Amino acid sequence: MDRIRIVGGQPLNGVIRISGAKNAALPLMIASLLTAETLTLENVPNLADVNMLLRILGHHGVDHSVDGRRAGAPARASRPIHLTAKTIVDTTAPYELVSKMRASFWVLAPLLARMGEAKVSLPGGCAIGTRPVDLLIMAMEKLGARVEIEAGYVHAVANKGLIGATIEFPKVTVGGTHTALMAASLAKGHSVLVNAAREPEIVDLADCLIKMGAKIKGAGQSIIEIEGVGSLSGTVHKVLPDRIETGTYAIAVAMTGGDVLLEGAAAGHLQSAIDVIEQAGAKVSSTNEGLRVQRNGAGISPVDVTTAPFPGFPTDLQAQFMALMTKAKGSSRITETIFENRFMHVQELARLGAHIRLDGDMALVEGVEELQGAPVMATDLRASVSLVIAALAAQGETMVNRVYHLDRGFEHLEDKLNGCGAIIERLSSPN
Ligand SMILES: CC(=O)N[C@H]1[C@@H](OP(=O)(O)OP(=O)(O)OC[C@H]2O[C@@H](n3ccc(=O)[nH]c3=O)[C@H](O)[C@@H]2O)O[C@H](CO)[C@@H](O)[C@@H]1O
Ligand SMILES: C=C(OP(=O)(O)O)C(=O)O
Repeated sequence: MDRIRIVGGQPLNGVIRISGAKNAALPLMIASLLTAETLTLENVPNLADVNMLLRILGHHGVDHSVDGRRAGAPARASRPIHLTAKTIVDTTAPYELVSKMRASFWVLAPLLARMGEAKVSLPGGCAIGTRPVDLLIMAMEKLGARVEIEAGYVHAVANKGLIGATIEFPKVTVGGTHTALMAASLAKGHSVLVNAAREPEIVDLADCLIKMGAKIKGAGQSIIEIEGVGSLSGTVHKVLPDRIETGTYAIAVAMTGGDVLLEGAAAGHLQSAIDVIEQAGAKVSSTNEGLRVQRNGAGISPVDVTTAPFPGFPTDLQAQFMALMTKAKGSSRITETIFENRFMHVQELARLGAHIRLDGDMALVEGVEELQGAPVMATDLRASVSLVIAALAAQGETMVNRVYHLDRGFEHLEDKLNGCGAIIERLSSPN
């Protein structure tokens, strides 16, 4: 199993190219199931989750090719992928595949909309919470599907096709909005999504669906209207830059000090995070090339943060921001409102000398003068990178174990940080 060794204490200086967003690429790839024509996605990050989803889509009959890649050659970063679901060969997504990646559950919607039936394994919980799918099922039922849970599988049937409807989400759900968008695009008639998620990744999916021929209005707002169409076509779409990767490196620079250009980053997608990173003491400015983050001299100020759906502070940056607060000059409160168990990083940050007390959905972080390197263990994707951020500013050596979590969502992490002066290396071992 690979490990990452970091020797802390170096400021970050240089340029980091921001990759395509994992959380946009995944639903966009799943949207390929909606059409028999080829969907070409540009700027797809080369990540474990993307490669796993290619396998899952392949199981349903999606052929894929990756530009410029010869057999046996290593995969390149952010490359175009062509996906063609000419014939759907299987409408069942088995446990062995879905259990490896939660977002793969979303294949339920396009399979149901195009084939009138889908059987998808329940994804189960994960390290950050129970993560039910009741609202995704509710959305499919509103669109006329008959849904039953049988032996751990969600079996949805709509023999005569889906029918447009009003779907009111009692809670904002990104996955619920993605799946409702895909299904309603091929339903008969008019649909309205009320209390829809407003994340930039929703807008990216809607933009792509519109290019494929869907009729969608209002993506990015709480109410989305969709007029169903009979079929969708192929298109070419570029995945938007990863706002969570952007925020992560911005927080890393705030932590270590230095001056880094996050090339290709889109400031508008993470204004709430930029605001708190600035309050913490870093300077963030938009340039023609991306986002420039600087912190020279001044210490880190404590800032209270509460996670919320977009445009609020993203839960996917909570762990990274907590890492920054461990070295603040004072105490801060970090409240997690999206997932009930997203504090697994607390005990690992404590190994590095952080002082954090948990009280329900709130973490009270008392900033310390110095962190000390130590062996730590990654528990989920964003928790892992929070340990990397803390380690970059800790004295001495940190060894991050179980880095396969990192590989799910951060493309070329070591290379990007190394290029800015960090001492970080991957130690590979055969098992
Ligand atoms: C691949 C991807 O894009 N993943 C993101 C997506 O996950 P995901 O789409 O799974 O997250 P949701 O927005 O659906 O979850 C938000 C909240 O709603 C709850 N809920 C959700 C669905 C449901 O049927 N019932 C229900 O109760 C969840 O448990 C959670 O408490 O949005 C999350 C919230 O921004 C991010 O942290 C994840 O990185
Ligand atoms: C929680 C995340 O992803 P997923 O929804 O795929 O588990 C994440 O990207 O931080």
